[in-house]
Amino acid sequence: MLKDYNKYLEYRNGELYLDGVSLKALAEEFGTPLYVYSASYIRDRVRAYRKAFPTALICYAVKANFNPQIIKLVKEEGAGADIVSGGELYASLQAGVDPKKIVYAGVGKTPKEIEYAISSDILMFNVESRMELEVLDQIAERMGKKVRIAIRVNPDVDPKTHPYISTGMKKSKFGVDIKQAKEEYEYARNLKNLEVVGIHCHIGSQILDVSPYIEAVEKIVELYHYLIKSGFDIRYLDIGGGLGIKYKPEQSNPEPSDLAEAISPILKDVKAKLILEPGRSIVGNSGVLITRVEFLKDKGHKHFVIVDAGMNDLIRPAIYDAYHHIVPVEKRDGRYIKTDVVGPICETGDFLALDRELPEVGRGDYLAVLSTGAYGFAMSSHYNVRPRACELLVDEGKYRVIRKREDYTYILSLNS
Ligand SMILES: Cc1ncc(COP(=O)(O)O)c(C=O)c1O
Ligand SMILES: N[C@@H](CCCC[NH3+])C(=O)O
Repeated sequence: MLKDYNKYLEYRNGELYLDGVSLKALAEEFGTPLYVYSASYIRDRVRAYRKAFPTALICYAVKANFNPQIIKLVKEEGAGADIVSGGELYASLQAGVDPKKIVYAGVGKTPKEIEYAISSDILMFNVESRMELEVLDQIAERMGKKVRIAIRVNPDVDPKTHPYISTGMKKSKFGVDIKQAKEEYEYARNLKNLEVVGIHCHIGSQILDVSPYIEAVEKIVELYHYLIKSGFDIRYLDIGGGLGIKYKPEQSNPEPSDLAEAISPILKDVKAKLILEPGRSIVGNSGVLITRVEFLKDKGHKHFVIVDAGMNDLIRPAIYDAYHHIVPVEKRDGRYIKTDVVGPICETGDFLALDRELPEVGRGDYLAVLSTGAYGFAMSSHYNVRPRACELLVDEGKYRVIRKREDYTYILSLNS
């Protein structure tokens, strides 16, 4: 069953290994909380995308996990980057991503970020509003540059995911309404410092069923044909990311080939280059968060396992009520208990699991929180002045630190 999350995750003689490395040994050497990612898994996922979409550009969504060593790994498999901030552009360039493979979305790009991306000569801006078109045009003029753009179109499709991570519905802040798209394209065509080269859309995240993609791509392709007929040179069709992953035991990891199969017939007359922006489906199940059991508490009606990882390390359960599967690092054959797994933070929302059936564990045991390679460390914080976790990359029996554990001095270093 663990193999369905990640084929490199397995028990060997009762001890959990990831990509050939003992997680107990890593926890003892580097301490906890500890994020560990499998390089083999990440490579496999990029390859699966490239195989399913052989002529497409895969722009890894850096927001899922911005560690430059992870971006570098993905880049070495031929991927570019999808960014949403100047910081993500910096991380991508640090990792050696070719700027000609970088696309930049986001509703609130600042002038400084826009200038940075223009001077880096990225592939294209995915523009999200009329005002952004105007500002981009003005900045490009001042810099004496012509800027390639796509307009992010909001197709009003329900991705059937958590409302906080649905981005392609009418009421969401993202993109321009599909009904206004033709008008916005005409407007952009008249701005002399912009070159309209693409269409962008991204309907949401953790999408397990491919049918919303079919609906969105049909709408986008209709717009594409209209724009081509109207004389636009649309060279890129960027359909965003969002493919989901297995979090719960009863779910499965959808494959990029499932997506390809579903949308290829709709794309058959499209000459533009396809761009995809997967994040979670590349790194999500590469990673585990290792945490140590500090205390057990039995309140009679309720049992608690108190661990050293909190909502500052993994915020997904608190903000999306997200399920993350948890297994002991050393296999237990004893009885199961029903328990909450909670962190040390001063918030009732500080939990990793509620009412979970877990093998009975004791103080000092290690637990592995699965499916934490995406939006785990990337969303972590210093809340309660807690140093952020160490990150390790494991690769066929070898391991290395890709981010050191923080300490108190580091956290307070910018305070005066
Ligand atoms: C514009 C854009 N592209 C790509 C992604 C990546 O999404 P995911 O990690 O779900 O593949 C996101 C996040 O939802 C996004 O906002
Ligand atoms: N942070 C979200 C995904 C957001 C995707 C970005 N648009 C999650 O953990 O599921």
